[in-house]
Amino acid sequence: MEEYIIEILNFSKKYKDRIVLKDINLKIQKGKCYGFVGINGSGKTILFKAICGLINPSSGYIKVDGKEVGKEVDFPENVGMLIEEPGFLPNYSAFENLKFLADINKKIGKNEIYAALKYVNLNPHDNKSVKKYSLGMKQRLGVAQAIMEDPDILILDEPMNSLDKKGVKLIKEKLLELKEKGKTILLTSHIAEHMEELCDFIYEIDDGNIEIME
Ligand SMILES: Nc1ncnc2c1ncn2[C@@H]1O[C@H](COP(=O)(O)OP(=O)(O)OP(=O)(O)O)[C@@H](O)[C@H]1O
Repeated sequence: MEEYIIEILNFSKKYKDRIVLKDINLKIQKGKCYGFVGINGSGKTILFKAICGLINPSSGYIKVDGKEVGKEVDFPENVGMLIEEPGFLPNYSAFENLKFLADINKKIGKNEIYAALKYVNLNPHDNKSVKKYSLGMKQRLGVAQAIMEDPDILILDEPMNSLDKKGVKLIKEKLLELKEKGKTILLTSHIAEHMEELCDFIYEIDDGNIEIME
């Protein structure tokens, strides 16, 4: 029997009189990579935020690991996310930023943070403040923050944004490695080639509806 780690059931999201997502139904299998494409403003980020418990549905519901988000659990456990530009503290180093976030859940310590920074090719001992980081370095730091607690589900909105060729290659390799390890990955990208290389399934969001792309 297939195991669904995320279930989206009759999910709709409205803002005033604008329906962003209409009656979406989608079941996500464990250990697969799902890509979401759609024009700017089609609702990809809204869908990701709803899965992470950052916004409530107007109707319908989302279950992560069998638990309804917003009812049985506020923020699903075991989810690492990179949604929009992460708000790092500009005057602190990469390590200090991740330590600050890690102290919220208290799941990991110094060594796991060092390992996450190394994983995305950032120097864990770099004392430079994050405000001096390039866009690409900040993006890598965002990916490090998403993976540092070794979550089973990764929700990554444009993880390859602002990365140079080498950075894109690195993140792609890491995502494939994480998939090999059984992680479930949901991601968006405006670059079709990235999606084809990484994803088992690609869905298009258009006019509030979601459809699998052949
Ligand atoms: N808080 C909000 N209030 C009202 N409308 C919102 C709010 N948040 C998002 N929207 C609207 O919902 C729609 C979907 O936005 P969303 O950010 O999910 O798009 P997206 O597909 O991620 O776009 P992009 O490719 O540009 O990242 C947009 O029309 C946006 O204006």
